[in-house]
Amino acid sequence: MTDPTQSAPRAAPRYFALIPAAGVGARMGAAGPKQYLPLAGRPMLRHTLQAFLDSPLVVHTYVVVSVDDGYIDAVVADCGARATVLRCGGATRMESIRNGLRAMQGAVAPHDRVLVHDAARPGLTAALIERLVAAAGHDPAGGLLALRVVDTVKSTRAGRVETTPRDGLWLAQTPQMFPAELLLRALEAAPDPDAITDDASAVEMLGLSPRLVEGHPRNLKVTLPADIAIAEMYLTLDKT
Ligand SMILES: Nc1ccn([C@@H]2O[C@H](COP(=O)(O)OP(=O)(O)OP(=O)(O)O)[C@@H](O)[C@H]2O)c(=O)n1
Ligand SMILES: C[C@](O)(CO)[C@H](O)COP(=O)(O)O
Repeated sequence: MTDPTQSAPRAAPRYFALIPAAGVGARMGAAGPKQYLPLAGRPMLRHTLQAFLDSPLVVHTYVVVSVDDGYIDAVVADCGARATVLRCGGATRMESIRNGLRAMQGAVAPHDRVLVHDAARPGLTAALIERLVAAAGHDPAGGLLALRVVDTVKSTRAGRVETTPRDGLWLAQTPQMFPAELLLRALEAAPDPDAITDDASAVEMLGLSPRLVEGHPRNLKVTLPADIAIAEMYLTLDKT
């Protein structure tokens, strides 16, 4: 006789990727959206996608693009059945992510994990994905790749230059990984979701502390023109 007080063991979570790729790249100042700029012979977003295609842990990848995106079809043409394009990008990164999560709800169970990763971080690797999943894949508060601050930190907010103690400071990267139900609930509960700059902020507002997992400088966010050469260096080194 089974003990009715014991709930049935929950199936192990599956891991899905959600890549917000509906930005315009204003700070890059390129002719088109930065996520399609060529890096080491391929569009930036194709490199980002490849990290998830290379990871045996990730069952499917969803890419959120703007409704009128004219580039994505060529980028995913050789990705096979493991990538799905969602033409539901919004006016902000958070809106794009919320729209994507809603579109994924039929395919993703509440306890499955969603790894949200910027299209603009093409240096991600399957090994870094596996590092994050190994460290935080079962953590109910989720986790994210991040880098410890090693430089001295200055602040000019008060109209004067002040030094901020760097002990305990990290620079958040992505993927940021959470149970699907928690992430959507956190984003929908955030008082001003379009004012927050990463998904972990919304989860922290619920009183949870996502686990910080050591990332890598190669996983930089390509934001300014000077970032292109750095990203391209890492991607070119991968070919050697
Ligand atoms: N409305 C938006 C804005 C951003 N993003 C995505 O969020 C990621 C990180 O955002 P960011 O680096 O700021 O990209 P952009 O918003 O394109 O850059 P900028 O702020 O310079 O315009 C990028 O992959 C971008 O495509 C998105 O999906 N939808
Ligand atoms: C999510 C993020 O990459 C973590 O560092 C960052 O907050 C994105 O900022 P952006 O201004 O939307 O690029």
